[in-house]
Amino acid sequence: MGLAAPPASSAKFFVGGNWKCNGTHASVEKLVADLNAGEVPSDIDIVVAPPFIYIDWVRANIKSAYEVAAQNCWTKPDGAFTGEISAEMIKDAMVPWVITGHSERRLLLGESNRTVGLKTGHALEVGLSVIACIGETLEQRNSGHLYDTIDIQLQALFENVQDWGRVVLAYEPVWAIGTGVVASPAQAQEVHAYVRKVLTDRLGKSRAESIRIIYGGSVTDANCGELATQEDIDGFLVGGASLKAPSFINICNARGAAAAAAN
Ligand SMILES: O=C(CO)COP(=O)(O)O
Repeated sequence: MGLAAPPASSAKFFVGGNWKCNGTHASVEKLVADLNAGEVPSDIDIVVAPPFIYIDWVRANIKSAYEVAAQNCWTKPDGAFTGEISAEMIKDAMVPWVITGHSERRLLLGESNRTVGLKTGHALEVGLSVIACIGETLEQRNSGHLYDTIDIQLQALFENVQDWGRVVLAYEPVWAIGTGVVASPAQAQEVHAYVRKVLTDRLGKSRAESIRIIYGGSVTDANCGELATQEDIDGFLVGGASLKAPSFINICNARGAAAAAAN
């Protein structure tokens, strides 16, 4: 019995691998070699985000099926900001993508919605494409604040983003990140549909339909198939499973595999 047929979404499927603060020279070389040896679809976008220190090496050595992202950037071009990396530097390093607003930066490093909005707007102005992350904590969800949390996070983006054509929105419920507790396909779809509606109300239907809304939080090659068939899930942002090339490659093939299983 096959899975339900994937929706005819106009948006190109997108899979991101967020390596977070993991790796050594040796493990990064092995991961890149294994990714390079794998077969991934050519009709989707695949982006890996190594730690800054390895980013230049990865960009130079990974095959062209994979693009590269930074995991963070600063709000200003340069100056006395010890430890920060600017969007200009990321562009100068020929890295086309950056992740903004990851919950680990929001919660562990105190990044506010305003800061995330400013970073996102600045990175876009510099010419980067952005994977902007949103998502609620378990406490916010359980206390009835899921949708106002999402609204506030999106509002900070609306205030700073002029060109949504280079934004991928990642819905990452905090309770699902690194916990092994993946959102059910219905739970994820419900929030993605809500985000799509907010985008439609603000930007119009055709623009809203072209923006990828991807899901992140304990995605594995075992659970990605059904998630990939949900109408408003346009891809994934993968943490732990992106460090294992076979799993990540399977996730990159999720939508195609689901389509094949449905036929
Ligand atoms: O935070 C994530 C991706 O940005 C998700 O992490 P995990 O896949 O390890 O839960």
